[in-house]
Amino acid sequence: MKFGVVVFPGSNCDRDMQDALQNDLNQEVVMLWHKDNDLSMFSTEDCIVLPGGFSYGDYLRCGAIARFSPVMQGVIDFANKGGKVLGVCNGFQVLCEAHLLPGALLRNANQQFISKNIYIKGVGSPEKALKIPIAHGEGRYYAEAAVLDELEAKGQVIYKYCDETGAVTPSSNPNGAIRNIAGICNANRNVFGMMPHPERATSDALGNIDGRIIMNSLLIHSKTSTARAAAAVANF
Ligand SMILES: NC(=O)CC[C@H](N)C(=O)O
Repeated sequence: MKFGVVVFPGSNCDRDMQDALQNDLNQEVVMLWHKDNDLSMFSTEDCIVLPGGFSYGDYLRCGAIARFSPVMQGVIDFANKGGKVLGVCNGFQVLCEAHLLPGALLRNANQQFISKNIYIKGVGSPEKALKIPIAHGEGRYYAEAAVLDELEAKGQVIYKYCDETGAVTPSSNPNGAIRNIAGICNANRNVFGMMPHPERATSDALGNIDGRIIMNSLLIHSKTSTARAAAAVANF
């Protein structure tokens, strides 16, 4: 499995993602510029990553301009063929703007940029609450009730904000995301987006390795088509 990490003008988590994948998870990584629209070097077993950042200065709405970068047509085609796509934070925003994932990321309920550690829990997973950093101004996931009901019924809500004990409560919701949603996947389970940053929590040097559980689940899912790992993330 090979990873392609897209760099948009204004990305700032692309190298963190590369470092986590290459050095902490021992994976092959190819860096892609947003003007690269040829993704033919990737098979559907590979994964394209849209990293966090402030693409195009967050003008208009976060991710709204990046969605029109030349690489995105390739990413959409790749996803439609069943290729795996991961979007973290700004990457999640781009995936929603590109309609590869349903819903939208709205301005945080408190109208402020929030940068801190929070806890998330894999929905239906026996794993402990994971401590993961967030750093965003527009992270409040929103979708209409009918869309949310379908996401929940089909197991597409992958992570919810919770407290340290794993309890999903209004007070453990950092940005006002509807139903505490922190990460979702598409109906085909090959496109996954989340607001928290697992790539900032994959090394002892960073003081937190909970992100490894999430990143590792991407690899486990790429190797076992049937097994659903404890830290189940989509169909990776
Ligand atoms: N860390 C990020 O990717 C931030 C995303 C976006 N710029 C926001 O503030 O919401």
